[in-house]
Amino acid sequence: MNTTDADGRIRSWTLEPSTPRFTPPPGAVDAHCHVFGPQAQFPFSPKAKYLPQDAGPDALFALRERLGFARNVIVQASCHGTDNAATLNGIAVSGGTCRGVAVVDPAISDAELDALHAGGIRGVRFNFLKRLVDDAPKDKFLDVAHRIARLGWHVVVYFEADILDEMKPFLAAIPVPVVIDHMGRPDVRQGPDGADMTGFRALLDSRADIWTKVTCPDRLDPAGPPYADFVRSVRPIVEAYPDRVLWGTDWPHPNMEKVLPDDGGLVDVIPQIAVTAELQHKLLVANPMRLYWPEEA
Ligand SMILES: O=C(O)/C=C(\CC(=O)C(=O)O)C(=O)O
Repeated sequence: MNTTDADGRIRSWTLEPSTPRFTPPPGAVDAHCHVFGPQAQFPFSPKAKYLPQDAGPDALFALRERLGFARNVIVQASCHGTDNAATLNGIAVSGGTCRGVAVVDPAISDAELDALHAGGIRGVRFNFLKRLVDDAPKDKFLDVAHRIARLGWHVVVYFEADILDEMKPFLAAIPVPVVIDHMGRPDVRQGPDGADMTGFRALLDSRADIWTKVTCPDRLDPAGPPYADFVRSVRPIVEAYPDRVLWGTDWPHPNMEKVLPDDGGLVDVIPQIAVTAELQHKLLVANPMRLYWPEEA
């Protein structure tokens, strides 16, 4: 399978996702996905750590249709740096069915933040993965977190389990709701009572407004489908914190080109981690609506 084109641009998503067996409830939100380009219109950042093929809004909406979702939250991916134009374009062409999370230069002005809000942005992302970003200045991020409070936004934080302890004072100081991407990337092979999951639960217990995305079995479970370790580790999180969990495809799965995830298969994990219709509705509809479309929730 060749996932690199003649220009060295990588495709990390399958062109043939299966149709899931699970039918999401009406109004379901894919609360973590990205758009890449199109590059001719929205060039990648000179600091990008990966160079993907185009994965624009049309492809995103076609996938959404196939998977049975109604809305998306587009999260600015590191390959676009702090220029949110591609994300804003995805939102703009969605007819109100997308909102977004931006990555901003800490020197951004209040007027620029207002423009992002008008464009459908409802949060900022702080990325701490060294393979994705050159630096993550906590003091400047905290300043941004204070400045977005007036807009009613939240902060999305992406880090891996090995730095959870050192992240705690920073996370505690954030004055707005906090969403942790992919549960802080635990080793799910340890199971629900292992050090990574119990450490993460302690973080969730530390304040009532820390949410998390119960996402990415493909990244977190090296055994692959049916992602049994992911399911047994994550189901207790959904059951213990049913009002603070979000779900997303993570399409177009940046950096996952070695084993392309099947998006339909990812959707079929949902009823295994959220086993009742009530939990599924909270995870896929009520929770993301509260965070991203509060005026409708
Ligand atoms: O899609 C994700 O959540 C994870 C990513 C990519 C990413 O976050 C980014 O490019 O900003 C990863 O682990 O490579």
